Amino acid sequence: MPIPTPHIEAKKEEIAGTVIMPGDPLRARYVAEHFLENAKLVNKVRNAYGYTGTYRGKELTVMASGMGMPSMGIYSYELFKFYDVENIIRIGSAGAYTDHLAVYDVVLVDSAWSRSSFAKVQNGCQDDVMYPSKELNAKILETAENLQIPVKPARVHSSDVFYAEDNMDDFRELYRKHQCECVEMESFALFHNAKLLGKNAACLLTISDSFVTHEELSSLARQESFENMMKVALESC
Ligand SMILES: O=P(O)(O)O[C@H]1O[C@H](CO)[C@@H](O)[C@H]1O
Ligand SMILES: O=c1cc[nH]c(=O)[nH]1
Repeated sequence: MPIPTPHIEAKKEEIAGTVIMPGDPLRARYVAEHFLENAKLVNKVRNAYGYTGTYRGKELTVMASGMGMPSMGIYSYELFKFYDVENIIRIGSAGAYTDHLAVYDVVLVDSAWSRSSFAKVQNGCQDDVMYPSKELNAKILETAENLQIPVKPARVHSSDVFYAEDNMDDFRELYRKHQCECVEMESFALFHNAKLLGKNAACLLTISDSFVTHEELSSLARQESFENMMKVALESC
């Protein structure tokens, strides 16, 4: 596939070897504007903003994945396969399935369970659990400890559906049967693509709402107020 790809217009040398990847394009812009030096907009196709700059002297890209596994599947595949990206760290929001997790808690995904057909359709893989890079997770945990930012390792439910009917899966069942402590919509596809292509992926999440307590953050807070997670991701690089 020649560069640019159908979804990324950046030149190859404009994408760094490590990409920080929120779902939300405006969260990508926030990270670039608040944390990167000399950030340059390198992708705006479909408004999936991507910026490359430096953080403490190291070149980094922050780019949006969009929402859901089809979208994450496209961006992570193109970045790994055609842009030679080695590491992707997703920084997302998640809904808590247990009262062990409260709004603003930061979770490090240690496994992603899903009913998604993504891996089956992509290469016939029947697994329903995907794993992040052990090395990246160890680095992230060490960094969080140094920064004294609490990070909770947990299994996540990667869901294809944000709005499910009440008679469908109950979140307590998903916790009890599959040990999923929170829900988001991309990690399973990201980890699958990383495994497929021999690359590294990890995922940090900030709890934005709770199925247990019904607390929830505004869209602006989901865009901008996840600074602990952002710092851990950036410092880990
Ligand atoms: O905040 P982001 O990274 O988009 O992650 C979560 O938020 C979106 C749903 O609101 C889904 O993409 C889900 O995974
Ligand atoms: O996918 C998501 C993300 C945040 N909160 C949810 O309930 N689901």
